Amino acid sequence: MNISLKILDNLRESYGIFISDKLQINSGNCGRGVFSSAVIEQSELLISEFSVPIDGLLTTRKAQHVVESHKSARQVLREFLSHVRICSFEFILENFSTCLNGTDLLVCALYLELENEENSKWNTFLSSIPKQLWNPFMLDVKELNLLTAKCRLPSKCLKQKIKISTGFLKALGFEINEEILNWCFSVVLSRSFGGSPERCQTRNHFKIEIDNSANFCLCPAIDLINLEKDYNCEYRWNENKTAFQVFSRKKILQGQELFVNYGTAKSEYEIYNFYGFVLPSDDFQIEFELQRIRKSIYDDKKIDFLTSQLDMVFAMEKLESSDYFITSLKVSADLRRLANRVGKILEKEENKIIYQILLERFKKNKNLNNNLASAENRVIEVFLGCKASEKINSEGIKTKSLISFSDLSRNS
Ligand SMILES: C[S@@+](CC[C@H](N)C(=O)[O-])C[C@H]1O[C@@H](n2cnc3c(N)ncnc32)[C@H](O)[C@@H]1O
Repeated sequence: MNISLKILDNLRESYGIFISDKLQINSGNCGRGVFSSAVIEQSELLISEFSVPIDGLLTTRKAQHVVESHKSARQVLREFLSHVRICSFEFILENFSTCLNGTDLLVCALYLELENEENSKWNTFLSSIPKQLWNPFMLDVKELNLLTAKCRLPSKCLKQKIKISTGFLKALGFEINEEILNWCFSVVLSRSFGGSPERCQTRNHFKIEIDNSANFCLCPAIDLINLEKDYNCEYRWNENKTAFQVFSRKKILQGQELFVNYGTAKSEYEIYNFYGFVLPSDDFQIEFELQRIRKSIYDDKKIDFLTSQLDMVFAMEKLESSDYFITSLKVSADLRRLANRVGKILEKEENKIIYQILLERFKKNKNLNNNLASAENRVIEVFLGCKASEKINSEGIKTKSLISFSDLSRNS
């Protein structure tokens, strides 16, 4: 049996989840996702839990049981509950070993369940999750500082937040494997339903939430569906059946991927902070590209260089269209100066990214030029100091973005 079928089958079997036979797991543009293997009509019910509905959900309540079943956990928890209801972030950091909210409980429960390996009820679920997960909270401080405030601050908060689970598990006597704990935190951030761990900046978040609701939970199978703006499915919490269900919003053709919306109110920044990716759109692409750059290069010089590049890009945003020409010249001159200083350390791929970032900026400024091709030519001109048309004519459209620093320094 192929792996994808096995994952769904195991989930069905372990948690009594009903999953339509029309679904299968494949690799698509967003990594692994759920695809249709036959036509799905509008409003078809695709995933629902009929038999033991709530059994398949790892809720905060169940996470609490997992945590509390550990010897000494009760005492550690009780200690905190006896004297704190709401507390400041600083307090939590000082007393983190005893303060757990829904997110922390889930993180700790996952960590403990991983220790149990095959004996864990959640083993099938945990095995269905990719081994490698990435979220911005994993960036180190230097890297985080490369991000703009909107990205940086939530990530920094989340980075602090994980210290709470770390402290608690340490208090239980565990030696923490940071990689595994980061994985657990990533799972909760990117795969939990209904909660709002992202609001960790607010004080209210630290109200103890050891509740019995099922609306903040991890949900096997449904969490395999990727996000797209133009989503074709939606999930609903069925109060009567106390079950999560997935319905198609429109007809889905055979072979098409299923998409949901992870929360209509989520901003691009929240998506980035929680799920570790951005939808290819607008300004946010810049942050994303910066991450890609960061992943491929890593030394101070390069980061300084890129940071100053991005600063220039951001500065451009504030300029009026009349400044366009001057700005582009300035950027061009600065780029060349920087290129000379830094030398040829950057690879072509990174130049391409910088070029694309700038190009997006140029394109976005509609007042400047409604003709995108011409805006693009302008970027090439500014970058290469040569006639864009020559470049395009002789090398074709694809080579336009392959700018090398040898080009830049030659023209400086
Ligand atoms: C709830 S899981 C979805 C299933 C996941 N792709 C998997 O293999 O298990 C959320 C994660 O899927 C990925 N993802 C979902 N939608 C995406 C998209 N539109 N583009 C890129 N990655 C996406 C991100 O890594 C995100 O953190």
